[in-house]
Amino acid sequence: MFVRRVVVRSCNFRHFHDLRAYKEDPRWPGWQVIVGIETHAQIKSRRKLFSDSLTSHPDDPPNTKVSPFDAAFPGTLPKLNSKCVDLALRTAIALKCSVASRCSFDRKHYFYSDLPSGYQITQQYAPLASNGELEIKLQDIPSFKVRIKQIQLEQDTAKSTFHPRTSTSKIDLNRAGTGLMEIVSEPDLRSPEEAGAYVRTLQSVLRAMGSSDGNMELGSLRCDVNVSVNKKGNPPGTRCEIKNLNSVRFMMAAIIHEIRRQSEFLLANPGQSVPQETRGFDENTFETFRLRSKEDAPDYRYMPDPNLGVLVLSKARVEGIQRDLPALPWETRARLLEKYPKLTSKEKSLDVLLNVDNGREVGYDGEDSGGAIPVLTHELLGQLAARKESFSANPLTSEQFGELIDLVQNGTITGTSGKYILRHMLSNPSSRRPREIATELQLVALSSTPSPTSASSSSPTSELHALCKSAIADLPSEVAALRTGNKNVLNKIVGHVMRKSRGRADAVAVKALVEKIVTGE
Ligand SMILES: Nc1ncnc2c1ncn2[C@@H]1O[C@H](COP(=O)(O)OP(=O)(O)OP(=O)(O)O)[C@@H](O)[C@H]1O
Ligand SMILES: [Mg+2]
Ligand SMILES: [Mg+2]
Repeated sequence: MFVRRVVVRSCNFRHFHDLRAYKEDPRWPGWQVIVGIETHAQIKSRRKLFSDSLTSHPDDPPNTKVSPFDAAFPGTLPKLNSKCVDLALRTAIALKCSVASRCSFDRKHYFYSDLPSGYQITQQYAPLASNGELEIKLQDIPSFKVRIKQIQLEQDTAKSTFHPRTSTSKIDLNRAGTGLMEIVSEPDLRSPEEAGAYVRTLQSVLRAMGSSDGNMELGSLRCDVNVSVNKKGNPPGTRCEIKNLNSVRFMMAAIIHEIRRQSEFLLANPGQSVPQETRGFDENTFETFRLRSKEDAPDYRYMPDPNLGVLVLSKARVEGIQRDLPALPWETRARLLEKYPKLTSKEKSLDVLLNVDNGREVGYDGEDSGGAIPVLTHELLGQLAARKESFSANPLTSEQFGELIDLVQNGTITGTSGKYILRHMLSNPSSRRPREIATELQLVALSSTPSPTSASSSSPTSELHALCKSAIADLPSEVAALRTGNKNVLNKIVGHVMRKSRGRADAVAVKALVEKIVTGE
């Protein structure tokens, strides 16, 4: 027999003054919009939430990352993976939540082919963390705060794919049992743009914490969006929930469609409220459609999972995680701005830098921005656009990109070579270091100042010297003109050296060296 409990999970609208002020939106004059988002983020752990099976990548062959527990074999028992808990705790602390000292797990029952056991383990009654806050500060939108209602741990489902030709579905259990964090916002968002900005900021926090890839295209971040509209001065309307949105663009389109649909319904049916529904989003028509109404909402027969005890989260554990918390995106941003003040006017470069490799700490230590960062970030965006590849799918790690910036910044390679190596790395994704690639492609810059290690005849310094000397020998009339004080010919000689060096020489250094050799001879 199942224990039934009635839970009230509505949001607290009694504190009307708590609600953020509305601003009239010319797209829907007279209407006020409320949005709250439930985000499901896959936890980036090596193993699943309750089994020792490895977690999978969407490219893995089906049913290769499955343990008997994930397939719900009778007699198998869940064992909580503490790494997943630690990553969720990091997220909770980053989102300023209060962490529960004790939390527990419940079974949510429904019957669907992607759920082998017939129930999902989630945290219905006592979630891991609650009452947080996320401040959204993006360039294109005024800053605002969103309260985080709670973060709960739960299992992901398997994946079912329908094949219309044979009218069959195939089930892949690789994803079954992967840890998810459900991050529930309070209804604090007021427009599709704010919803988009919230999800993008949340993504950057998850990535910086290393707790989730937050990749909507690959399905490691999915959103359910709750939307209601009301006439100015009236209480909030009834929400409809649009399930499983897998891109920020679709999410914003779904909200816009819902606002139009709900406001049209209210106009056509005075005195009535919008029927509470769960809806889907059609990616072809950009419209939402009804999945089920409140009346046919499933009864999930929630019950505490008898196989999992209470999870006690000690103060020491939480404090330890807080102490070692990775830098938050805005902290990294502030650090970079302090280190590279020139980037203050180049916010776009900074965004690119922060988001290469899923927003991990940028791994370089150059002393001066010297222009390399804007040049290479601009080049990266340009090359990805030319290749029709998305930024989030770019194969560079932050260490690789940081090292490339360093190499250009400290003159090991020229800016031209930097761009060339960038293109090479995009075409040949690997974990190789840019320095190694530069050496292999013979792109190490020709330096004009001898270093103690460059005494041999093959050193870049002597090579640059040799190139200048051979240009001088090849262009006797230009050299003669230069000797008589005609500086205009200098550019021709420099151009000659630059061509011979295949982009490895620095024009300013060549100019100085040629002049020195010619006038010093
Ligand atoms: N009037 C409203 N308009 C828009 N959003 C709302 C409104 N009231 C509540 N919400 C939002 O709806 C979401 C409710 O999510 P929650 O997980 O608490 O419950 P649920 O959707 O009923 O459960 P489930 O997890 O099974 O989908 C929250 O993000 C909340 O901010
Ligand atoms: Mg929910
Ligand atoms: Mg919901």
